[in-house]
Amino acid sequence: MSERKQLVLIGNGMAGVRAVEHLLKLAPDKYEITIFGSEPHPNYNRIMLSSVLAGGADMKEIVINDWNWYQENGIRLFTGETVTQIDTTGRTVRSDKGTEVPYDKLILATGSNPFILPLPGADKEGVIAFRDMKDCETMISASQKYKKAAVIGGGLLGIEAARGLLHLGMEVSVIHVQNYLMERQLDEPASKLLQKELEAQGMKFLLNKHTTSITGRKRVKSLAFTDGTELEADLVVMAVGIRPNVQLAKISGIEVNRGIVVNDYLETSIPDVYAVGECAEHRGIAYGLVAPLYEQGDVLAKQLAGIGTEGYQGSVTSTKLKVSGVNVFSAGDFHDSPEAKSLRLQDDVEGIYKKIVIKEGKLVGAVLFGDTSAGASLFSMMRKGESVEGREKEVLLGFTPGGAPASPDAKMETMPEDEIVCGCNGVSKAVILDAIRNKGCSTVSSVKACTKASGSCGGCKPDVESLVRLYAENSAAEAVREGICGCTPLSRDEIVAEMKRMGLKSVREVMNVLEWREPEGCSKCRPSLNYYLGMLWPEEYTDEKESRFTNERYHANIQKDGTYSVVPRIYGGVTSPGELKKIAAIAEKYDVPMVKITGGQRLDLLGVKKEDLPAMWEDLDMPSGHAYGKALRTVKTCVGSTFCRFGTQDSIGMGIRLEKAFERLNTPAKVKLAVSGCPRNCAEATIKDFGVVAIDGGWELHVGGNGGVHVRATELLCVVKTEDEVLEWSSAFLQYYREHAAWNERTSVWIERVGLDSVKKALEKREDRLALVERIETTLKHTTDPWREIIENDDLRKNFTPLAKDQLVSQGGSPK
Ligand SMILES: Cc1cc2nc3c(=O)[nH]c(=O)nc-3n(C[C@H](O)[C@H](O)[C@H](O)COP(=O)(O)OP(=O)(O)OC[C@H]3O[C@@H](n4cnc5c(N)ncnc54)[C@H](O)[C@@H]3O)c2cc1C
Ligand SMILES: NC(=O)c1ccc[n+]([C@@H]2O[C@H](COP(=O)([O-])OP(=O)(O)OC[C@H]3O[C@@H](n4cnc5c(N)ncnc54)[C@H](O)[C@@H]3O)[C@@H](O)[C@H]2O)c1
Ligand code: SF4
Ligand code: FES
Repeated sequence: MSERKQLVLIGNGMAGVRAVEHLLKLAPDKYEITIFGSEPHPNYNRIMLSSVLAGGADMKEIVINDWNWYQENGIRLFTGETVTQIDTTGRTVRSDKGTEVPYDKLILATGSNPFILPLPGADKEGVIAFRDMKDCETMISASQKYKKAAVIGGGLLGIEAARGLLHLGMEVSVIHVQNYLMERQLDEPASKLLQKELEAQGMKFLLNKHTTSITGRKRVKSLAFTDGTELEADLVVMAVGIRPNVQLAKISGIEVNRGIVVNDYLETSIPDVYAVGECAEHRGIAYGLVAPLYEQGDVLAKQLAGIGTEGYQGSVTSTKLKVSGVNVFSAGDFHDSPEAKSLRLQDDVEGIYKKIVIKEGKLVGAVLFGDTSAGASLFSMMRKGESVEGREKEVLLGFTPGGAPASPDAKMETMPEDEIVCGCNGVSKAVILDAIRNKGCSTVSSVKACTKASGSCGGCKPDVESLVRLYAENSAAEAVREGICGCTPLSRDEIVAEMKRMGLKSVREVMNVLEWREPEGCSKCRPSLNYYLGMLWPEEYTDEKESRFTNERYHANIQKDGTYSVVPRIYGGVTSPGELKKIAAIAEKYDVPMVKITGGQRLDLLGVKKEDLPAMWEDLDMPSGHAYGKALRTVKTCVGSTFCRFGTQDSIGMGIRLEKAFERLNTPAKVKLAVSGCPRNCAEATIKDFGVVAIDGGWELHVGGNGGVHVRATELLCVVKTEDEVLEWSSAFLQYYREHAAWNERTSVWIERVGLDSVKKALEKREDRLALVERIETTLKHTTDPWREIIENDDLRKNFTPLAKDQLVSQGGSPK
């Protein structure tokens, strides 16, 4: 036998096994290790149970260390065995199945028990907690038989359970004792936004409700509340908090309070007995999130390996709700207090709420809703205790030193290397860069295998993805070859085909059902999916604003200096003295620094302040020119037969007709049209996406041109005789392009890819053209003018108020 000491771990969960993994790296030969686990599984990622329920992962995928791992590391594993006795004098442990094992060192990592409200009827069939694989399986099988689910508790766990049950097709009500959800992590405004978003996903909420009993014969039938009301339910999930699992420690004479009391070295009151994870109480705190538990595990591993350590000092924690399509981040102490200064920002257009709390010049708490991209850097500032004095607003707005909000890649590029990217696993940017640069990692999964980053809650995956994109040499090529982006191996055509076949109708549903690798998607796939869904389901789909870029959210082009440009629609480029006078007066009224005639024959009012936009649109009383969108931009016309002596057809009339037909049309990429009155082609129609050139007795229709970076002349699609035919062909062409091009693919690139012949073939039969025309008309029927929508909606209008004192609210001090 070896000289190795006997190490026994009670609890085969996340914290205990993490400590063992780390110990094996530090001192692989020091111990013979035995692990007991009550559950019949190898160590798995409990966090991901929420994703299993919501269809984002299956049980096999969430195993952290499979059976082989134990074997390869010489670990004796007893699963399905609960340790019921510890003899701290004789130094042995004994399981419920009679297995007895001696120890030199013992770790208790028994986790927590879900709290079950002691209600009459709580023992009925169909009343469960949400803690382990078994609970998850029970919910999945209940959803196949039953319809109505009630979740008691509107905290992180309750909401994630409710989301999963919705995904499983159940009607879900969340019963919460407080008057707003997640009160431990959010303030009321953020919570209300969250509630609105979850209600839009189909969740129902009963707030301020106290359950008194659970009724039913054998199986639960309903819940009764103190106010006398009842709710029918075939399944009840209790998610009202957890309690450290201390029973075994207590009966073994180990000191317990709320948890098993440990010092900075994770030592309990009994020599050579340690506790780690949710069961442990350190400096009065029993944590319920993995990041601090992993920190504890790393300290314990050092301690057991005999490596000097400063000990565990306690943790500042942060949380993210893992519900697809909802971004919520919370960290530190976010409550208002007389000593603290809070700054808030609320933007209903983008669905964003941010709050930061500053005490003595330092960031002490943050709540983010909608845009959580700044979460990691705020959390890092908090952990470092960095002073934010004088730059509070920048911190709140997530602005870069240059003044612009950071894009996800820019944010990762400028992030200091010592900053933590993966909070769950404590992995810094430097460690990830090392994996990419020196260990051959070029995908998110290889970085995960190498560093563990993104392997727990998955919240940092977009950031890891950015780092891979920025620093791995072959990552971009891989993404293009594999799919529309790194989040899926599926191509554009496969995704659209699945959306049609399975009737998928929301971005979130697509990501769940098509098993997106990144639960939140990325800046490439989200807008693409948003476009494809709008194209496929024009009557039912509601455009997802958060999946669009800033210009399309504000319906104006943001300029270099942060101001906007306003281009009203001027059909065919034809205006009038009255209209010009009105525009001139408005330009003066709003101090517009420049009015410019664009290449597309429109008037561009440049340098408009964001807060002036709605009022200016109202004064203009003209539709949006969509100069900012992936949409029909302009139809440029020459004077044609109306005034020009060479003109053979009325190019202005034709142009105006086309512009009126297609205004507001969403397209994969911007679309520009032009109509020339004769082959002299003064409107430059042969470098447009769809160019119309008059000839004697008819019109030539040209497609696939581009006058931008890669100049491409159009190819001739066909020649027609009448204006009605021009409209029929242009409608059919544009709809065919909408249905077949990839998002962000200009007609010029698309035609190069698919070939003009295939387009001609698709449009040659009149019946096919008319079917396309019908579909484009349905789409156009459901479009509205975005400027008008904002003018008429006070809530949307509010979002254009300046980011100054009225949006940055402060308590106990004034914002700088
Ligand atoms: C659905 C869900 C989602 C979550 N999401 C997140 C998240 O997004 N982020 C986050 O940070 N945290 C999250 N958590 C919390 C996180 O999973 C826990 O903090 C973490 O798993 C605790 O690890 P632990 O090892 O202390 O306990 P556990 O993982 O519970 O492990 C304890 C193990 O010990 C076993 N055991 C207990 N007593 C005995 C005994 N006497 N003998 C043998 N075995 C025993 C138990 O059966 C269990 O398997 C989530 C939790 C759940 C349930
Ligand atoms: N994304 C994540 O980080 C995540 C996800 C799931 C779970 N977890 C962790 O798992 C643990 C358990 O989560 P949790 O949400 O159960 O705990 P919790 O204590 O955070 O929340 C419980 C909620 O239930 C409410 N509640 C209490 N009694 C109630 C009653 N009688 N009726 C209705 N509501 C009642 C409370 O007001 C509270 O909001 C926590 O440690 C949590 O941090 C984390
Ligand atoms: S394209 Fe022909 S009709 Fe039009 S302005 Fe030029 S010359 Fe005149
Ligand atoms: S932050 Fe949770 S896995 Fe990285």
